[in-house]
Amino acid sequence: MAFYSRVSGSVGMITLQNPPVNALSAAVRQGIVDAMHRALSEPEVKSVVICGQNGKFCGGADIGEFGAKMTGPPLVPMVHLIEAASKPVVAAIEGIALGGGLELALSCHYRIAHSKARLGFPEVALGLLPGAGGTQRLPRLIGVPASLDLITTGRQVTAAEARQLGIVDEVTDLNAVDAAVKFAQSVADKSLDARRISTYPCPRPPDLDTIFERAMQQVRRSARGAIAPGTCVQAVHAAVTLPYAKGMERERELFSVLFNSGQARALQYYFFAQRAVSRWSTASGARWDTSKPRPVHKAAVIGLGTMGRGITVSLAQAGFSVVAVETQEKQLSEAKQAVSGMLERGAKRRGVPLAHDKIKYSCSVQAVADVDLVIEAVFEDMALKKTIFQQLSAICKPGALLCTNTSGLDIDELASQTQSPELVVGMHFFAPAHVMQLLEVVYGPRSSPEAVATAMQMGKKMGKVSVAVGNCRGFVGNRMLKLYLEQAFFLLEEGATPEQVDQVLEEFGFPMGVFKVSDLSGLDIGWKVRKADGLVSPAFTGTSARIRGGSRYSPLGDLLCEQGRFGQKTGKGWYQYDKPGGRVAKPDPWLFGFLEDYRAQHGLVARRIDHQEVLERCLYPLINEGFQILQDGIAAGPEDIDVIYVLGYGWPRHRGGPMFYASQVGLDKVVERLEHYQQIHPDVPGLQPCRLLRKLAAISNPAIHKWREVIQKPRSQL
Ligand SMILES: CCCCCC/C=C/CC(=O)SCCNC(=O)CCNC(=O)[C@H](O)C(C)(C)COP(=O)(O)OP(=O)(O)OC[C@H]1O[C@@H](n2cnc3c(N)ncnc32)[C@H](O)[C@@H]1OP(=O)(O)O
Repeated sequence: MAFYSRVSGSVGMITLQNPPVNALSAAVRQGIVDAMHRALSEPEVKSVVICGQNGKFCGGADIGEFGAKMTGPPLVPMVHLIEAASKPVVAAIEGIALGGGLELALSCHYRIAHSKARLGFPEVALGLLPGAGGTQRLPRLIGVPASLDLITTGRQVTAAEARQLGIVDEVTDLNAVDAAVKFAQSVADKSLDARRISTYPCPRPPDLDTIFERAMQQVRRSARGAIAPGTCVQAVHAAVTLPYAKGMERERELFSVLFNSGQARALQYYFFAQRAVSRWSTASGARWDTSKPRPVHKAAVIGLGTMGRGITVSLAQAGFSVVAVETQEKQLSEAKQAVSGMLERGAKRRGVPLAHDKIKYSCSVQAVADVDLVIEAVFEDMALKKTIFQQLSAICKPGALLCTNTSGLDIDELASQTQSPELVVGMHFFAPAHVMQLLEVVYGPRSSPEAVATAMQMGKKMGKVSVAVGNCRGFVGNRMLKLYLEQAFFLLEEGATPEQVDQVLEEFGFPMGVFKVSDLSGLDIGWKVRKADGLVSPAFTGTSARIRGGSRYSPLGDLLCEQGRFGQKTGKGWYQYDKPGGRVAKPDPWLFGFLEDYRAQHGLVARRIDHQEVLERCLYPLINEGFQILQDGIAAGPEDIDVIYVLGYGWPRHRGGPMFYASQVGLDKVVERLEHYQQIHPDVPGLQPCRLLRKLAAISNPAIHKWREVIQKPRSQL
């Protein structure tokens, strides 16, 4: 709701009251309209201030209302009522003025902001455009180039930048509401003729066409198939080319296209999914709201390879004291140099003080004796990790959390090396660890709720989105990825090329196709794991070359590694590069010949594979594995899987994540296509739709937020 009061005798005050962010729900809009009428009708009131309760002006339209039938007064007439008011209206902006909140402020005649406030139009990230006059008023106020920047990127600006751009009239370090009241009194008798932004002419820079062409090119490059950014450009174009009323009509049309699109639904689902994962629960019933994290002040990182260095940087930047351990002097000094460089670049980019003095380097694992938490980040070698966990268990102080950055090994096997298995969890970072936002927090059957809560909170402090997942081979992300990679290899065996597969996946919205990613991360990594799993051996020849454990297997990746083709680092992989370390992937004629020989050797006949098959074969088995993961209780809900895929694996956010995508495609259709491919490839178990997927498909595709009701929870293990 919105609360009306009178202050200093002559100022009508409208306070938005809708915690936590004063979103413009139906009740708030109704409250604003009622309060405005009251302020305008009271003769003693000479001016009006609009502010938000609890130091937050307004977080915009209530996103939770988007799926439901619209009730209450619409936003557009509401902002017109404010702008047309005969008494000056001043917005007192504290905390945030975002989306519809900023549109509300732009309909006021004056804006006073607190110096810590942030302003912006984040709608594009929800698949929308500012639909309450934002695309028409902002260009009239601050010009076209700055408006295009803010509206197409969703970038939020500080109060100081907003002042510089001309969005706000005054910035104060003091109480912004008090300042707005004083200001409102001072302008009570002033004419409002020059204060209604909708009446301003929109500035027309001479190079207007070039500005819009460039803006369109820019959004096409960065949007990867998302439609909102380009539509935002079109709406701003209307502000320059049409009178205000016509521009508003155009804004409404374009808004409606976006609002009804699958992309907007996906992005809004994702908005809530990313927040939902912090309310974690485990298969055994431990929960975020009943588990207390332990205090962590000092942490250690064991192993300063690429991952360990990134984790060290992340910890130091988050303000933790860090002990960084590498056994050899030479590697330690190389790591120290690399970490210093990363910290310097980070400090420069973020405008924050350097965090060098937070880190102590040591060649001795004994240096971790007094830390509260250790993150082991050595090679994916179970024997080595076991030894380290035995050492840590003996050296660390009682109560210290022992974490591993393994990307898929058994957490419980490591826990069993320690005296306190309940204090062992996985903290699976994604490379580069100081950049990537995702953290999989992996709990084993013996991890205590307190240990999970501590790792989740550590992730948050490091600026990560942490997702709690159960212990299984590959956890959530890599377990599903295995199916995706497998199908990509099979497609090559059957006649596709890496370029074809990658193109289909990039058109879908992945920043890079599967083969380009494989070249980037290094083919040797998977090869080592497969060797350790006993999947690579000269014994597999002839008819057994393409079978493991009775199922189809493609040795293509292994064969490339045997040729020394590890990807970008060796200048050759699925593609060729101009030099080792080169970045630009070019098709490699050698590979085509190699694939032809391989097919001939194994009696495979290449066929034409169309776009639909590439997409379905790569995505549906991955999705099916996601359902299996839900069925097994490894992930608590589809949101967890979707957040992992969007933040860790480049799944296009405007498609919501694999589970949301499946719900949009239709679960019955996913089942039908999997069955179709399974008939053709009966030796591929990943194509067999799992029980939960079949069950959900059979109850006519329930909305994704209903899936949890159908998922049966496994029995408690804690
Ligand atoms: C038919 C409708 C026609 C409408 C026409 C006009 C269209 C207008 C378009 C809009 O205004 S769209 C909304 C634009 N605003 C945003 O996108 C803001 C989104 N929110 C944020 O960026 C952040 O939440 C925040 C406001 C910066 C606060 O961040 P913080 O890290 O402090 O907290 P969170 O955990 O993110 O959020 C707390 C809590 O609040 C919920 N929430 C936030 N914003 C909204 C919102 N606009 N509507 C509804 N709920 C919101 C969020 O989900 C969290 O809830 P939880 O239950 O605690 O997880």
